[in-house]
Amino acid sequence: MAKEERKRKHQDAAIGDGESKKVKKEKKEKKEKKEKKEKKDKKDKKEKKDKKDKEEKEEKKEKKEKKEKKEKKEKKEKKDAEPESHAKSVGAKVSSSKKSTVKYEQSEAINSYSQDKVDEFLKSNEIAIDDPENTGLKPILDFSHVDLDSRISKALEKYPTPTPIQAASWPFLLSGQDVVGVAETGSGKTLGFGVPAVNNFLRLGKQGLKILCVSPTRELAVQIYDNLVEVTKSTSVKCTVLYGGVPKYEQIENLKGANVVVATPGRLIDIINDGAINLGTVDYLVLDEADRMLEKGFEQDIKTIMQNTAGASRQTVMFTATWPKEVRELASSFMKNPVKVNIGNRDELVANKRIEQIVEVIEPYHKENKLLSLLRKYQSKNKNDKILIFALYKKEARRIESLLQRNSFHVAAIHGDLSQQQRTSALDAFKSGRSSLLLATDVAARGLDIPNVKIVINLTFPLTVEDYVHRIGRTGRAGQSGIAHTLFTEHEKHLSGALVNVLRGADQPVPEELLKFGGHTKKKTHSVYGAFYKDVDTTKTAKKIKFD
Ligand SMILES: Nc1ncnc2c1ncn2[C@@H]1O[C@H](COP(=O)(O)OP(=O)(O)OP(=O)(O)O)[C@@H](O)[C@H]1O
Repeated sequence: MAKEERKRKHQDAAIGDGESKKVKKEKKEKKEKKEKKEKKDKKDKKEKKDKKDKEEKEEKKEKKEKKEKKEKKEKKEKKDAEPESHAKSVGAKVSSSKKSTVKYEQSEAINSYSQDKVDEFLKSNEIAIDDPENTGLKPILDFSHVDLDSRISKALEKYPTPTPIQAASWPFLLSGQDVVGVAETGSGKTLGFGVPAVNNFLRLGKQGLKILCVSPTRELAVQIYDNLVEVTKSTSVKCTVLYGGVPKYEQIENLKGANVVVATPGRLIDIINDGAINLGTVDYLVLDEADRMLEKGFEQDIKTIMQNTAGASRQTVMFTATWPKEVRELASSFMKNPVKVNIGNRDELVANKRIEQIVEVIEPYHKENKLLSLLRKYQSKNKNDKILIFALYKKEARRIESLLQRNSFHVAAIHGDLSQQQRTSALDAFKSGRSSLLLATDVAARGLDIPNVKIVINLTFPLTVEDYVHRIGRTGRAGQSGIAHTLFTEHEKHLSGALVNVLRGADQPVPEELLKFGGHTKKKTHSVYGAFYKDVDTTKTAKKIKFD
């Protein structure tokens, strides 16, 4: 039994030993497994972390790159939209980088003509081009030298060749650059700024209200509108006109779907204040008679209008026949690196040389009799010759109107005291020839293109010599000749020097009596310059306009 017991114990022990070895082994294995697992987990974790870090890094990098790309793109877009990034010369092919959409390619015909030919053309037409970006764009010598929309070309068929201001300014305007264009009265400036505006509108598939032309007087606004309607008549471009003195309602209705707006500043601002027009889409803004628009009477209005337009992406265009130094600084504050196209040395005040200028110095009290005798003289040559008489003040115009009527002259009159309807019908009567005499204040001095005005009589000298140049410019238009007969009195002697310069500049005789005033050259803009014909909409109520 004891032996049995021992054997069993031994066996038990043996089993026990065996078991503990197995357990130990198992434990060891377990431990190893655990350690292995931990190691693997750790490794996995590390790999995961590395991967995550890498991903995060890549994501960050990607984000950064994206951001940089976006910023770069935005910067480029902004730059492209800024008017100062003008066209750069690319050899024969010149295109503008100003707006990504604006491209002007100089035609093969232009590329092929030599610099000598260009110089000769510039010289013979007295064209000076100041091109601050050195784009090297050459003028066009023929309408076929620009790739105009065929519907616009059709509207130009009646003209043989571009006028010098059109020839020299179109390449710059078509390439999207800001332009100051200064050229004599009656030299086609309206189509000068109008054709490129409409052509780019069509070519670039623009939509909405894009073109705004601002003019100082109602009659001129209507005339510009008529010109643009003529140019766009075969297209779907819609033009409309806003001016004071007539009800607003219909004008506001006409704004629906308009692509081109021509406006006088007062009515335009009135309609802006009504919230009936949004100029934010306008990217081509013209100031016609730009020096007048920048004078004191309009300055604030123009600032408001500018602030309402598309800003940096706006192409700003200023055209005029006179460009006094006094307005140039203000002009440049609205423009970016403008190209200056100057026809006929217009850095100085120059009158149209085809106008014969006669200046008579007389006593103020002789003026009315002198006028009557001048009218008889000129009408005896040809009763139907159109004669435009300028007075300075509305009161004077009224007095002269009755003087002429008393003396059996059939005269139409246009001045600020008349209703718009009266003004319009007087102008129509003169244009159509129903009345061969028109008596006007300076409301008719600028821009009006009345066919066949043969004689301009200045009964009273205007407030500035610039206005004199514009007044006499109602004759001698589009290559024709004309006569300007001016009565000059001691009341205007402070302007004698400037007038002498204008006469000399146009190779006209200078009367001895004019020189006796001492050749003053004081050329100060009158503080109320233009106040006599600022179109004020009397129907509108005053509204406070806030500026930044
Ligand atoms: N290429 C052209 N060839 C001949 N005549 C033209 C040409 N372009 C325009 N005209 C005509 O010339 C006349 C004068 O043009 P417009 O009224 O535009 O002159 P302007 O230079 O604006 O004058 P202002 O300084 O007095 O405003 C218009 O009757 C117009 O039809």
